[in-house]
Amino acid sequence: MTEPKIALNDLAKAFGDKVVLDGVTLAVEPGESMAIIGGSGTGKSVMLKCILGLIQPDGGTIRIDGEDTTHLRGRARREVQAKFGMLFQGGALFDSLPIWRNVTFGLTRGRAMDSGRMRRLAEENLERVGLGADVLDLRPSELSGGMQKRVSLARAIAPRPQIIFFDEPTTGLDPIMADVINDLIRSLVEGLGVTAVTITHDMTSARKIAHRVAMLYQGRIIWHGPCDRLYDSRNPYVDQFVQGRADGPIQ
Ligand SMILES: Nc1ncnc2c1ncn2[C@@H]1O[C@H](COP(=O)(O)OP(=O)(O)OP(=O)(O)O)[C@@H](O)[C@H]1O
Repeated sequence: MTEPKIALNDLAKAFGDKVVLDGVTLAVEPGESMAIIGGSGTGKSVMLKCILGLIQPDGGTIRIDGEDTTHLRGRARREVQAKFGMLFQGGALFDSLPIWRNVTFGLTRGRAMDSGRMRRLAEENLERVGLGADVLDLRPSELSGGMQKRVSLARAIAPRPQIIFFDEPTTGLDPIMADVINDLIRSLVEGLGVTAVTITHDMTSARKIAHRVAMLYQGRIIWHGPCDRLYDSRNPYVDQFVQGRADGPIQ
């Protein structure tokens, strides 16, 4: 049996007396695309930050490729982080930098690198997300929201991470642009063979991007299954959430 790419076991995190994660157990297989759904404030971002090593959990373990990374620090932490790519909500592009420098930001990490080579790398990665060389020297503010999202995607894939995290990738986009981004994410994940974890409130996006969906509720994964079961989960919490109903067990 292959090792899961990401394995969370009984992960716990509280802030003061507010319990956010209360025993999260979840495995994401290599090459799998997993969507995490759940209401606002249920701890999706906290879970992601624990995996990224930005928040220390109070209990439980996180394994990446079988390695226990829960309490890594320093160089060992940075080595694990090098496996990760991230598409932030809102893109998080630097408006003071031209697009090509934004795309290669994760590769240079502020170091001086051969700019001709970096521009070529930026161009290659922009091409993967359907943008041409004409945007290389523009600033992010000169692009539409959908194009900025593509640039952020190009930046996330440029270092060829093994695992990519997408935080609300379609928020703020119109439905057509959201669909374009969903298709792009799906084809990038499949084309590059990466493992993907997407946090989303958008059920259309979850079904399009993911192979499997997991729902977080009251600090635990209360359901996970293939995305074609999302509307046929027989779980009253999942049902209420995906139908967006006010009445039901979630109050
Ligand atoms: N650093 C922190 N200190 C204190 N409380 C925190 C901290 N980070 C998160 N929380 C709390 O943990 C809870 C879960 O937050 P989190 O951001 O993970 O929710 P979420 O499921 O991602 O929500 P949303 O869908 O709205 O983004 C919230 O009540 C939040 O206030």
